[in-house]
Amino acid sequence: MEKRIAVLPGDGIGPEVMAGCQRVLEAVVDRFNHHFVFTEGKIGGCAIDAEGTPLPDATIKLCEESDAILLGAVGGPKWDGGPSQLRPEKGLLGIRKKMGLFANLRPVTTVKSLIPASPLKEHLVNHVDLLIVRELTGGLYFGEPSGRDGDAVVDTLQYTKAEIERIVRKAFELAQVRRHKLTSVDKANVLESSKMWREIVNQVAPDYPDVEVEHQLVDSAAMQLIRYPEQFDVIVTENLFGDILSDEASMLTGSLGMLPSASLRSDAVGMYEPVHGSAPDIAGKGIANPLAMIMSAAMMLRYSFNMHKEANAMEVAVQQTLEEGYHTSDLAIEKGTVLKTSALVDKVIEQFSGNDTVAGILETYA
Ligand SMILES: NC(=O)C1=CN([C@@H]2O[C@H](COP(=O)(O)OP(=O)(O)OC[C@H]3O[C@@H](n4cnc5c(N)ncnc54)[C@H](O)[C@@H]3O)[C@@H](O)[C@H]2O)C=CC1
Ligand SMILES: CC(C)CC(=O)C(=O)O
Ligand SMILES: [Mg+2]
Repeated sequence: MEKRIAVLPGDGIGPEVMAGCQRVLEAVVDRFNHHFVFTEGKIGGCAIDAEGTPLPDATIKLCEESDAILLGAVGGPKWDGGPSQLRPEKGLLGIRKKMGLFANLRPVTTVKSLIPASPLKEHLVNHVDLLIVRELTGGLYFGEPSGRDGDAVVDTLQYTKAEIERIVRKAFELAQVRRHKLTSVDKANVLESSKMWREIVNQVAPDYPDVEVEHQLVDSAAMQLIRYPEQFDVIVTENLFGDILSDEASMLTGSLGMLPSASLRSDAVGMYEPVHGSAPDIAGKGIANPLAMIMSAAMMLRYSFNMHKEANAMEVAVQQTLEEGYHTSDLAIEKGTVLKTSALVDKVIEQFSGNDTVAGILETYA
């Protein structure tokens, strides 16, 4: 099956993790006779340098003409302090908005061999498998007015009922195919936007009678994520809260380099991006963890292309690699082996021929 994939590596470690991800994807599609056409575009700081804008028209066109988008990360100190329209992050926010990608799915799943790598290991009584559903195209990051007037500064938090309802319904639907529990996170004791958010959750809940609903205030939810993360199945929340809570939740797995994401709308087109940023502190050293990017590509196979066996094979390959003790230096595995980015990617690709479980998935469905 032919698929057109827009590849936006971005800045910092973005190109490093993207290169590894593409190698794994090529290994997968070889086995299944798919035909993926990768076309590269610029976004973020590299686009500012080359084109004078963080989101060139050519990149928008490429994304609009593609079946799915892979994005690495944007930003870095080189572009800090510039005018707000010339910040790399504007390119990322811009493409999310332009493509209408309102639902950002951020799964947080612990791998057994990595639990000792988590700073929170003492609290991880059981395996954690939760999904943060973050609203991605509204809220504080997009509200107008936003800017400075002398010593005064303003940012605006704005949502419409329709924007809240569509993300809440998406989260209910996801809870229906998981463990049937939805935690809505807000700040309804203070914010008008959160009061409306909570009302809408309660209004639509009767349409999903098989889903148990609870509300948590965001400050307490941040604490509960560390105290007792196993209580969560699906968490739904607005843009800023979801951004912060997902970085926090990544530490349950041991590293920010472990969290993938899918940014979706109502059709099959999606953008797939790791939760982490451009990590300027390690960029260029060849040590970035590529697994969040690789698992984001697995989400692309699942959500945009309906290729569930292929996605399973990728995820199993990642898990087996970690179970065998191979990892990058952001993680720790007892008696494990620290590898650089490209060597870890090699180990993941080896799983496609060498590992019984992955080979089994491939044989069964090839
Ligand atoms: N989606 C995106 O493109 C995002 C971009 N950013 C941008 O990235 C730049 C750096 O932001 P930070 O706050 O430092 O966040 P960051 O996520 O880039 O890095 C935070 C920490 O996690 C580590 N880390 C992140 N990803 C890793 C990986 N794959 N492997 C190993 N270690 C990893 C970094 O080395 C750093 O110590 C900023 O310009 C920021 O605006 C930040 C978050 C998301
Ligand atoms: C530009 C930022 C909103 C990127 C980020 O931190 C994220 O989406 O997680
Ligand atoms: Mg973030």
